[in-house]
Parts: sequence; structure tokens; C-alpha cells
Amino acid sequence: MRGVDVSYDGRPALRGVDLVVREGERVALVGPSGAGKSTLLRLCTAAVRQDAGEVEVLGRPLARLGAGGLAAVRRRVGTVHQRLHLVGRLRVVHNVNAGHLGRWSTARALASLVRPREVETARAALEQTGIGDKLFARTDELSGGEQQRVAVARVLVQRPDLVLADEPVASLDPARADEVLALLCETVATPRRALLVSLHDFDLAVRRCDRVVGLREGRVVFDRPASDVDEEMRAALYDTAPR
Ligand SMILES: Nc1ncnc2c1ncn2[C@@H]1O[C@H](COP(=O)(O)OP(=O)(O)OP(=O)(O)O)[C@@H](O)[C@H]1O
Repeated sequence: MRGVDVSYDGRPALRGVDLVVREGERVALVGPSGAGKSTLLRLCTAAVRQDAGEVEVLGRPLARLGAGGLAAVRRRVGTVHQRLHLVGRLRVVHNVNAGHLGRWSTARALASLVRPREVETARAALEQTGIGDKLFARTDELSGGEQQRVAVARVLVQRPDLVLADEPVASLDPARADEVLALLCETVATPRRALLVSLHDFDLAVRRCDRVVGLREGRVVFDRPASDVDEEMRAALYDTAPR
């Protein structure tokens, strides 16, 4: 992103944001509520459009792409949203298999709703997130934390080049949060992939990611390797005295 401004109804949400995420990097976005983290993530799939500046994703300038070009980029991007976008009345296996939809034909996708395909792949992804036994459970009968893990399993089967995750561990207990974030980091641990993840847990961001970007009131206030992040930066971000 270069010089990106976004506003909603004239109220600025991002101001002059510059951000580069390179292949192989795991980058955390941290900052108080309303800082613009979700907006920044939504820019990367053109779910939100900038008022000024440029957004390039996987080498493609989003503003200059037509519907086909945008769809091609989106197929290579996996997302875990705050709202999980799961279909509650479907079995878990179908929600995990939604990760294949960019590659499957419509006929195959419909057939899979009747008789699920790639069941072992879905099971393996769920086992990685710790809920292998929920493969055939109804999704809306799972707890919030379990549903969050279904959304992560969906990204695991998609194997995208870029993972965008908006608070992907918000409803998990600390131990599970750490595990699931580690898993997301692992899915992109190949040279050509990357992860951009917003987190409320500052310590988790520093512990698990390569770089930490602090956002406040729509501006980048720091962008540093995790090993350089210190208490002063945390304090500046959340307006608290250093501990
Ligand atoms: N669809 C929208 N319409 C109007 N204003 C919005 C919309 N989405 C976000 N905003 C505003 O833009 C600003 C940035 O919001 P955003 O959701 O990007 O922040 P955030 O850092 O992700 O917050 P949180 O940590 O609470 O999720 C906030 O002031 C928010 O109220």
C-alpha cells in the first residue's frame, strides 16, 4: 500500500498508510479498537476501496483490475473474518470444503454438498486445529471458539498465497489462541506465501509474527521486526504508561 486514505461517509479511517508485506512474512496489525485494522485488511480484497493511494496485492494493482482479474486475485487470498461467514445449518465438513470453491467447478461443489468430497483433507485440517471429531457436526451446534477453528481449517484446505485474518483467535482461550495463530503462521511458512493478521493480543503478535505494525487513528505509528518492539511502542499505541 502506498499513501492510502480511506474514509467512511467523510470520516477518515486510514490516513496515508504505507505498508509492504513481502513473500514469506507473517505480519501482525495491532492497535486500539477503531484504529483501522479491519479496514486495512478489507482493502486487500477490494471489499473497501481507497480514496487515495495505491493497493497492490500479489503483484496486481486492485484499482485497475476488472471483475475477472479481481476474482483471480481473490482465489489466491484466504480470509478469516471476525464474522466467520460459516453456514450454520451445514455440517462442518461442508464449511471446511468451501476452501476448495475457487478451484472446484459448480457441478463438483454441488455434488459435494450431497456427498462430501475430499473428506480426509477436511478431517486432517480439522485435526490440525484440534477439532477432528467435529467433522460431521452441525456447524451452528459448535461453540464460538470451535467455529473459529472451522474457519481456520477452511483456509488450511484452500492453501492460499496470502492469508488475511481479522482477529482470528478472538474467541479462543490463551493456549488455544497461541496454537491456532502458530498454525496460521505455519500455513504460510513457505517462501511464496504471507500472512497479515490483526490481533488484539499485543504479546501474541510479538511472539508469533515476524513484524508488528502499530495502527492508531488510521495511521501507522510503528512498523518494526517483532524482536525490536518494546514497551514504549506498546504504550504509545494504547496510551498507557510503560509497565
Ligand atoms: N462500514 C463502516 N461504515 C462506517 N464507518 C466504519 C465502517 N467500518 C469501520 N468504520 C469506522 O472506521 C474506523 C476504523 O474501523 P475498523 O473496523 O477498521 O477498526 P479496527 O481497528 O478493526 O477496530 P476493532 O479492533 O474494534 O475491530 C472506526 O472509526 C469505525 O467506526
